[in-house]
Amino acid sequence: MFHLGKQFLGRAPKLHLSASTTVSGAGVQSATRNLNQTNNKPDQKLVNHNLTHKRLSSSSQSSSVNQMKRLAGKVAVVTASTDGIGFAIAKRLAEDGAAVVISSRKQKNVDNALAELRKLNLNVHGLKCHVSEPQDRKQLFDETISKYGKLNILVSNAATNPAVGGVLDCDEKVWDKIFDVNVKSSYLLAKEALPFLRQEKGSSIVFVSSIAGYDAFELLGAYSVSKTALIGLTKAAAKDLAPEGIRVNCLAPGIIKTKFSKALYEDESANDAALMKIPMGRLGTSEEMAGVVSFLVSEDAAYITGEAIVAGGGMSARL
Ligand SMILES: NC(=O)c1ccc[n+]([C@@H]2O[C@H](COP(=O)([O-])OP(=O)(O)OC[C@H]3O[C@@H](n4cnc5c(N)ncnc54)[C@H](O)[C@@H]3O)[C@@H](O)[C@H]2O)c1
Repeated sequence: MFHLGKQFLGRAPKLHLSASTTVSGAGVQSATRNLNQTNNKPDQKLVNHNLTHKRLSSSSQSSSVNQMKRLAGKVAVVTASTDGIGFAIAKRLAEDGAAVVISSRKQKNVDNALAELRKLNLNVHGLKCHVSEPQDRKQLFDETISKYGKLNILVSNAATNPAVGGVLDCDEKVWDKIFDVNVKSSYLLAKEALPFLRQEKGSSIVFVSSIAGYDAFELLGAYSVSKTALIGLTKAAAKDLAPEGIRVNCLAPGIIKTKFSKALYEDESANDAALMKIPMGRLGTSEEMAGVVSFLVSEDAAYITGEAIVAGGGMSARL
């Protein structure tokens, strides 16, 4: 799991943090698939599932969900999406009408998340994907295309933080691991998704960065720098792809209540110290992050590309 470094906790004296961590990202090599080939034909029934579901069950869903469906007919891949922010993003995109492919390193977690999402009658598919594994990334996109016939949205949510410490204290192997998962996998995912995204109008990519990408957290030095790199990747790719109508944006969460940050809210003094840093006086929720991503990949954000949206309860106002 992903663990926050204790710099998140200000001066909280009693906090002990685990140093291992991981999050994901994915990509794929099978670039130029011909969607007109018989075996790759979109399963229109599946892609239209949410539209049909909307008509059949409008009375049983919340009014906000019924009003939205702004992603109906879209197909999305979200990495590291069986827990935390990634799971909330997958759920929200599916609630908003998309067919969503979820993934994680462990099949059991994928199965559990799929069961939870399907109970909500959401249109989801899932598979194991370690984002640093080329074969896993290939399988992720291959299955997406064979199941749904296309890809409109990529959300690269994967990241890892295997050690806490200052940036120049970072061991070379740890540095390589952080950059391999957080940055290189995101770059490869985008690169490998591109041939599919190019075939659809209004496609988009969202990288999940962090507010630490703007102002490095002392004890998450290398992790913070990797998140800065994602902001750079967002801007560079957005400029390259804008003429093709493909948008690239980035979410930069503040401190969000997930397993990653549980050291904060489980310890009262640490929690208090963290809250001191947040003008809104509370941690963010995964659902709030998901709402930003749903907006960014929707037509409502049609003129937004190359942006990093900070969702941090006002933390960036203090940078
Ligand atoms: N929680 C926060 O406060 C916070 C703040 C800023 C940014 N973020 C970013 O948000 C994203 C999600 O973090 P979270 O808080 O939900 O973490 P989390 O630890 O709750 O979730 C991590 C998920 O990633 C999966 N995963 C880990 N390594 C993987 C790999 N190599 N391949 C595939 N899947 C992998 C896990 O199975 C798990 O489902 C990350 O990019 C993180 O850097 C989180």
